[in-house]
Order: sequence, then structure tokens, then C-alpha cells
Amino acid sequence: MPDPADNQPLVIDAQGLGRRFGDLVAVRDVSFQVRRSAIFGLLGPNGSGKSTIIRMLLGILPASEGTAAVLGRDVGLEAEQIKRRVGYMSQAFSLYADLTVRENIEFYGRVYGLTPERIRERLTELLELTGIGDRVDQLAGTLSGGWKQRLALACALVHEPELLFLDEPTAGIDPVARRQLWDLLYELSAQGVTLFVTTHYMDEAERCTSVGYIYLSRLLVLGKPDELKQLPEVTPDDARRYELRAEHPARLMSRLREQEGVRDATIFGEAIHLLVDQDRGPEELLEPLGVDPSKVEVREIAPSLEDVFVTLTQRADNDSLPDQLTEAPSPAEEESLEPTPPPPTPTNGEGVSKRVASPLHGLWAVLVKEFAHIRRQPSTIFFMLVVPVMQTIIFGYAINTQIENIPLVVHDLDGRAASRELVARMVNTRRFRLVRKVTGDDEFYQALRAGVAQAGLIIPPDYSDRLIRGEQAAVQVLIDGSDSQIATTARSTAQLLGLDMSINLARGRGEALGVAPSRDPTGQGALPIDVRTRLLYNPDLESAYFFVPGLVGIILQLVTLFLTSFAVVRERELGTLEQLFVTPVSRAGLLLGKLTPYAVVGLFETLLVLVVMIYVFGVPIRGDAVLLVALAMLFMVTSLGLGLLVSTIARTQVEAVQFAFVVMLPSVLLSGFVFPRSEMPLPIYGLSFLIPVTYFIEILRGVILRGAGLLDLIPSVTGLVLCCVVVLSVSIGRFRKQIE
Ligand SMILES: Nc1ncnc2c1ncn2[C@@H]1O[C@H](COP(=O)(O)OP(=O)(O)OP(=O)(O)O)[C@@H](O)[C@H]1O
Repeated sequence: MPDPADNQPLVIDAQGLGRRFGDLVAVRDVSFQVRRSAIFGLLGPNGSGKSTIIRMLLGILPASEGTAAVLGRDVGLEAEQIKRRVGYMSQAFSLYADLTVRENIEFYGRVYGLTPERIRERLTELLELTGIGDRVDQLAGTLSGGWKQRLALACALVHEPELLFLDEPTAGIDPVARRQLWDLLYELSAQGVTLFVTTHYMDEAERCTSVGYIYLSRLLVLGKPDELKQLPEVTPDDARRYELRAEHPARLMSRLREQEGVRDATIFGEAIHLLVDQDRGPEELLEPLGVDPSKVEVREIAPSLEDVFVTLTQRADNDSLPDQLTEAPSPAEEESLEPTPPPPTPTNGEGVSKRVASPLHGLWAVLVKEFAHIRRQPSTIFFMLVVPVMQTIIFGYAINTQIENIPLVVHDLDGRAASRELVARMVNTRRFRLVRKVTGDDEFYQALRAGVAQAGLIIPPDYSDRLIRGEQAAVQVLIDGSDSQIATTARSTAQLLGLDMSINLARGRGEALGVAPSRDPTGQGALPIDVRTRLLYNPDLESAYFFVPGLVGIILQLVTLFLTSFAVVRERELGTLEQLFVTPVSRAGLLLGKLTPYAVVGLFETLLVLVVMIYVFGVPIRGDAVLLVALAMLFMVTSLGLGLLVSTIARTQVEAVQFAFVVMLPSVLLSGFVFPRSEMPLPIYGLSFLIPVTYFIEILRGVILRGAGLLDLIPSVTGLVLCCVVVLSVSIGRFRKQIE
């Protein structure tokens, strides 16, 4: 009689599905169909490919071969549309342990776009359905295994899916909880929900309307449980199946296996299932073994599903991998309910080293294990090799504490040979590098405020005239005092140069030609050239002025980078990210939702650090504080992007720390935070332009110390905007709603 269920529409249609992970074939040419309201059970031993099939059907893992349609849509092309209509309960507990039962359900309700009212209704319905109402305010992490599964089921059902995937829903829970969960599944099936369940338990397979058995990545058999039991290859016409109950079944089974006519003997609980030639009765088999038939309960039986799978597995082994698997236990044996007797304990200490434990006992074992960990974790090797090389290069090559090339702006109002010589002498000291010649005061001060120059030379219009007249000529050297190290060098170099030129002049002209020595305005004898230095912005040369603003940038980057990369990687490790991937939450929604809280935290952190800077270190903000906070936000977004980038590379939290450290190292050492960038060799100096915090430190020092405005900061702001765009595009581009 045709089964009405066969007329139901197709819900899953998989054709030739395959998936490879490198050389490993996890799923090979799997085809099957599931119709509406069915409870489809996918069985198979560990690692046979069940979870991989579910992930492909959910669209979170691309198939290497074949196609699949779920609810009439192609999983490869229309995964997002499918996600609204399916639910998924993953193998591991993947809910938020630090949220309560209610909060978890509400969260998933929101993710699926339910209105607050509908969420309230669904919460009540789901609490009732799963019976978890008493624990609604308990933290999910503190629930016992069975209750966790019910909560996971409630979350998977919040949006009333038409199709529900359950990956080993009853693994690790007690028999009563298992039964209760299955009662729930029946109820759902009666309501028209299609269920796709993977399991290891044969009794659960018996409860399914149709089952597939997957072994070594291939689907061995597919059908309704009753049909499968009638497969001719399971019980051939010339054979019979019997169940035998006797004392010591395990011992009896191995003896029976050696009997002629016995095709198969397997333990099922306390009984033995025998497949024997039709012309051999069980009594005939027991007699030669000296077993009293009256002490053995015998009955003819139909094959169970387990018999079906055991038989088919053995056939598959014989057909395809005769040598490879002859010694491996079959899956049915592994899953047999008969407890395997423990290996005999050596009573006289046989096999155990009798040597007295040395103080270094176990060292070798631990060493071997640790090397294996290191070898298997490529990020550790990268970290161990790349970081020291980076450090060595930076410390040995890039960091030069000798100060040279201080950028100099010159405002030469005289413009004649003597003034040009002064400029040339300054540059020849190699301490200064002429970056700009200006013609107006505004331009001169702007160059210093914008940080283009750290020293400025003003030569008065009468410089040459005074020298010719033998009067003292004064020039002014203005020095940016923010970096006390640079400022001190600039000041002493300028003063020494003035002295040196004066002596030469005095010697060369005054003494030799008998010209009277230079005089100062009061008519007193004086040095011919008076170099007057003045420190701007930080006249007392407080080192806090230099370091603290830079520290604000470094701290902001450190905290946001670590928090963000951890936030994403932790979810990946816990499995909650996979759970989120199967929901219709958009990539932008997921990312913004994850990053915004950290942006808010970062904003408060910025304000806090600035307050500490002003009131604890006494470094006031000379410029516009609003501009500063706005640019700090821009930097923070970049930093969050960097965190996200790290999280797309790192698989574990340990890796996240390592990668974040790799990002932080150049940020601290090459950004100009401690060591002046102008002193770095050209390639490293060029590299420092790729580091976002370089621009932010320039901005911080500009606004805080020199009162720079937006126009002064255009180069740094442009650099930061570019970094932000690049970092965000790369990290968002790399972040996929898929398991890689
Ligand atoms: N992301 C991955 N990278 C590499 N190999 C993987 C990945 N995911 C799964 N595999 C491998 O693919 C094979 C099938 O794994 P899968 O998790 O689908 O098996 P399973 O039948 O669900 O097993 P279990 O019952 O233990 O969950 C296994 O050998 C597994 O190690």
C-alpha cells in the first residue's frame, strides 16, 4: 500500500553531496531526500560525516561536490533565505552560558526578527513545551545536560522553523531525559515540523520514519526501518535469525562464531543475535559446545536495525577495504550495549616498571607531548620565529637613539649670503633637516603647530647689515618642546653653532682686520651672532608631555584590539558563532552588534584616560577637545577593525593573543610613541606609515600639546582615514558567515 507520507513535498533533496578537507574526504557522493513531517535519522559512527552533511545543508559549509536543495532552495545560492525557515541544534552546547534561559530564548527571538510581543508569546509557549519554565531565570551554563538540551531545542524553535536539524541531540544525557526529548520531537513532527536527526543510538533510529546509514563517508543504505529489515542481504532466504539468552553471553558468542553454519553472532544487551544457515537449528549448534539447551532461551527473531547496519558495514568492509579494516571493531560492536570486560589488572605488578620513581620521572613524556603541541600549532611557531626576528630588526636596526634630522622650518627675512650660510651651517650639523622655507609668520607657526617641523629658525631682515656693521645679529630658534630629548638636542646644537660661528667670525674678521668686536644694543662687546632659543609647547621639558598623549593612543589600541579579537574568537571556540551563522542575522548586523559595545566602552575609556592625563599628569589639552574625541573615535573604529582582522585569522583565544601581540609590537615601537620616527632608516620609516597608531599619536600630540586644529592635521587625518578604510574592508571582507 502506498504510504501517504511519500506524497508529501520534498523538504531536503541532496544529490551527490561531497566535502573534502584537504586530502581527507569527509563526505562522498551522498544523495537522499526527506519529505515534509518526516523524522529522518542519519546514523553512523564517529567521524563518518554526519555533522558535515548538516553543515552543508545549512549553508554554513560549502560543498565540494554535488548540490542540495532545502525547502526548495539551493543551499549554495540561497542559504540566507533558507535560514529563516530552519532551526539547528548543534552537537555541542552552544548557547550563551552567562545568559539566563529567558535571555537566551529572547536573544534568538530577536535574531530571527520577532517582535517583542511575539517573543513574549513564544517564550511562554516554549517554556510550556520544553517544561523548562521553573528555570527561566537560571544561567544556562549552570543547567544540567538534559535541561541544556531542552533550552537548545527551545532556542532552535523560537522562530517556528519548518525544518529542524538536530545533531546528536541526546548525546550525553540520561535515558529518562532522552525519552522526554523524543516525546517532544514526536510532538513537533505531529505539528508538521520535519526533523533531521543524527544519532548513535539504534533505538532512536527505530523511532525515525526513515533512516540513512553513513559509514566511512558514504551513505550505505537509506529507507524506512521496516523496509531495511527486509533487505535480502540482511537476512538471506537460506538463513534464519535467532536470539539466545544464556549465562556468560560474551563467552558463548565467541564459541558460537566458530561453529559451522554460523554466519554472524553479535551481542545485544544480555542476548546473542545469531544468523545461521536455514538447515542448522540453534540446538544443533549448542550441543557440540556442551551447553545444556534447556538453560538457553532461544527464539527466532526478525532483524533489528542494528543487525541491518552491522551486516551492511561488514559487507562494505569486505567489499572495499578488506585489509585495512579487518582488525578494527565494527561500529555496531563499538556501540554494543554489552559492557566490554575490563582488561585484566596485573595483580603482581606485571607490565609496570618496578624502578623507583626518579625525581625527573615523566619528563620525557611531557617533553614529547609539548613538542607535539608546538609542532601542531602553526601560530606558535610563527609567534616564536617572527616576533623575535621583528624585535631584533627593530631594536638593532630601526631604533636609533642618536638624534639627527630634526625637521627645520626657516623664515629668512634677510635672504642674503650671510643668512643663507647660517641655514647651510645648521643643516650641515646633520642634526637638522630643512623641510620648509616660508615667507610669512603664519606659515612659520603653522609648520610647527602641524608637526611638520620641530624647530624653526627666524633670521631678521638686518642680519647681514648688523654683521657688516660689526653689531650683534640675533636670530631666533623656536623649538617644539614636546619631545624633551629632541628639544634638548636642537637647543644645544643651535647654541653651539651660534658660538662656533661667532668665534670664527671674531677670529677671521675682527682680530685679523682690526675691526672692533660686535656690540650688543647697549653698546657692550658681544658675540657677533646671538642664537636665541625658545621652547614652545613644553617649556619645562616635562617628559610626561611627550609620553602621556602617545600613551592614550597605545592604550586605546591595546584594549580595543584585544577585546574585539577575543569577543569573536571566544564565540567561535564555544560554538555559539556556528549557531549564529545558521540564523538570518546579517553579516553587518552581527559585526555591528558585536563591535558597538566595545566602541562604547572604548569611548568611555578614551575620556577616562584623557581625564587622568589632564588631572594626574597635568597635561592640558591646548586644542579642541571635541575634535580630539572625534578623531579618537575614528582611530577606535580602525582599532576594532584590526581586532576583527585578528579574529578572522585566529582559531583559538591563544592564537588571538599571539596575533594581537604581533600587531601591537610595531605599534609601540615604530609609531613614534617612544623612538622618533625621523631617526629610523628609510624602509622602516616607510613602514611606519602603514601603522594606524602612528597617525593617531601625531594627532594626539598635535591637538593636546601644540593646539593643532583640523587643518593643521590634514596629513595625519588623511592617513588615519585611509588606514581605517583598508583595515575595515579587509577584515569585513574576510569575515564570512561560514565555517572555514
Ligand atoms: N573543519 C574541518 N577541518 C578538517 N576536518 C574536518 C573538519 N570538520 C570535520 N572534519 C573531519 O571530517 C570527518 C567527518 O566529521 P563529522 O564531524 O562530519 O563526523 P560525524 O559523523 O558528525 O562525527 P561525530 O559523530 O563524532 O560528530 C572527520 O574525519 C572530521 O575529523
